[in-house]
Formats: sequence, C-alpha cells, structure tokens
Amino acid sequence: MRVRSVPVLNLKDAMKEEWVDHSRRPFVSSGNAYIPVKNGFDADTNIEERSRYCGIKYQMIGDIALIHGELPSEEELKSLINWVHPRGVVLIYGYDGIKRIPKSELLYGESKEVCHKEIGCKFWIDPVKVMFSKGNREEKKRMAKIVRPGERVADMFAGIGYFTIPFAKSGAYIHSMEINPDSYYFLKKNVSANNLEEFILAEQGDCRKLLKGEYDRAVMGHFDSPNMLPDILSHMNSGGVLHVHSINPVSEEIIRQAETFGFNADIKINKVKKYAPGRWHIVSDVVLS
Ligand SMILES: C[S@@+](CC[C@H](N)C(=O)[O-])C[C@H]1O[C@@H](n2cnc3c(N)ncnc32)[C@H](O)[C@@H]1O
Repeated sequence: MRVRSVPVLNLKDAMKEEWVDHSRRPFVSSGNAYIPVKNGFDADTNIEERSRYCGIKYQMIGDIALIHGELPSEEELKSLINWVHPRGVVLIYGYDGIKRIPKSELLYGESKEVCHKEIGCKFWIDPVKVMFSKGNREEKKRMAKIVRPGERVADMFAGIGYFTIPFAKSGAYIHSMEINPDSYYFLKKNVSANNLEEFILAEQGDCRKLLKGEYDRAVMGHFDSPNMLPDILSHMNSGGVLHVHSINPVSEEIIRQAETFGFNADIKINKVKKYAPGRWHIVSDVVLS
C-alpha cells in the first residue's frame, strides 16, 4: 500500500488533504501515522497491505487493549499486538464484589490511566483498577437523550461517571454517588476533564446514606438496585422516573415497593445485553404517579 507518513498529532488535518485514499484506513505506529495515498499522487513509501484481523475479541480503552475471559494463546496475543500496537494488553477475568473491582492480569506492555473517548465524552480510567462497562454503550446513548436540561438526577452507582457525564452534558443537575475510592477518584477527574463542575455534585460513600432532597429522575446502575428501591422512593414525587438495572425483569417487586410509598408504577422494559444463558441485563424505566 502506498502511504505518506505524518506525525500522529497531524493525522486529523492530513486526512482532509486531496491525496488521501479514504477507501483504506490509516495505520498508526510509534507516533507516526501512515496514510494511504490515491493513485496519481506522490507517496513516501510502500508498506505491506493489511489483511483483515480474525483474532480474539478485544476492546480498546484509550491505547490499552482489554480482553475479557480466558488467557489467549501466545499466537493470539502476538497477532493482537501486531494489529493494534497497544500500550498494553490487559486480561479481565471478571469483577469482584459490590465495588466491581477488576480481577486482571497485564499480558503485555503497561497499563496506566488513559483517556477513553465515547459518545462525545472524555472518560479517564485505569482499567486495572476500576470497571469499564463495555456492553452499555447503547444504554448510555439512550439515557443521554432521555434526560432533560434542568432535571435533578440521582446517579446512585456512578462508577467513573458513565451516566453522570453524558447527563450533565445534556444540561441536567446530577447528584453522583460512588462507594469505591478508586472509581470516585476517576469520577472527580472526569467531572473536571469535561468541565462539568457546575452541573455535578459528586460524593464518595454509600448512596443509601447520601441521597438527599427530591429528584426528578434516578439511575440505579447496579444489579442489587431492586433492594434499594425504598431508599430512593422516599426522595421521589409523582411524575418522577426511575431507571432500575437488574438481571431479568423485576416488575412485580417494583410495583409492590412503589405502592408502599403511595405510587403507581408504569414500567417499560429495555434489554441492554445478554448476561448469561437465559439471563438478561434489563433496565426498567419506571414512571411514578
Ligand atoms: C456496575 S458498576 C458501574 C455502574 C455504572 N453506572 C455503569 O453503568 O457502568 C456499579 C458501581 O456502583 C458502586 N456501588 C456499589 N454499591 C454502592 C453503594 N451502596 N453506594 C454507592 N455506590 C455503590 C460500585 O463501586 C460500582 O462502581
């Protein structure tokens, strides 16, 4: 493939040039970007055409590649490294306890704080220290569209701000609660990185003790959230909305708890992703009246 080499920092501008062949993807390595050149224009060099990647599944967080599940073979790891040229490759075996602390192993290079960009937001994270919900991207987008400017929102299990940051970008006021000190450190960092201090009150601790005043909306992004319905219902009014995460629907429990607080609950069920055979990650949108 005929390419021109430019420093990575100039890649965005260079992609606007008339000589760029947009039918092929640029290739980045060691601070340089190699941009495919159209026929009829000069090139700096020829590099080997890239074949399609058919290796193990991975996810990029900043410049770190995450693999979920089992240890890859040496061959699989090598082919991944050659394909994406990551700073590091981290294997995530799973997440531990209520704080969702990753059980991980560094397989290559280094892992450190990286800035991951998604749905127009910056998320600083160290994937070895805190959880990144890889399958919830569509749910984040959906929620960012639902939230209205000026709403008072409780994000009871904020993590590093997966929902808090897009909500605040939509102009809502967020009370963001997180129990894990490492996640809270990144939550605060992400509030600043996205210049949203005016819209977000972030607090560290157990949300059950931190909830205060009244909310128009509450996000309960934890599978244990059905057990915490009484805690939030005492802070909601008629017309308020809850987004209750659970494994499989828990409508009967929601209706029962809402009735205890004098509410009717109108429930719409959204499937986020398959969690295990026969088990789905569900978000119940609950309108209280
Ligand atoms: C599933 S994770 C991240 C949730 C995030 N909203 C998302 O969608 O990716 C749940 C988070 O809730 C936090 N957490 C668990 N119990 C909590 C509690 N009682 N109060 C506040 N945070 C809690 C955990 O530390 C973890 O960061």
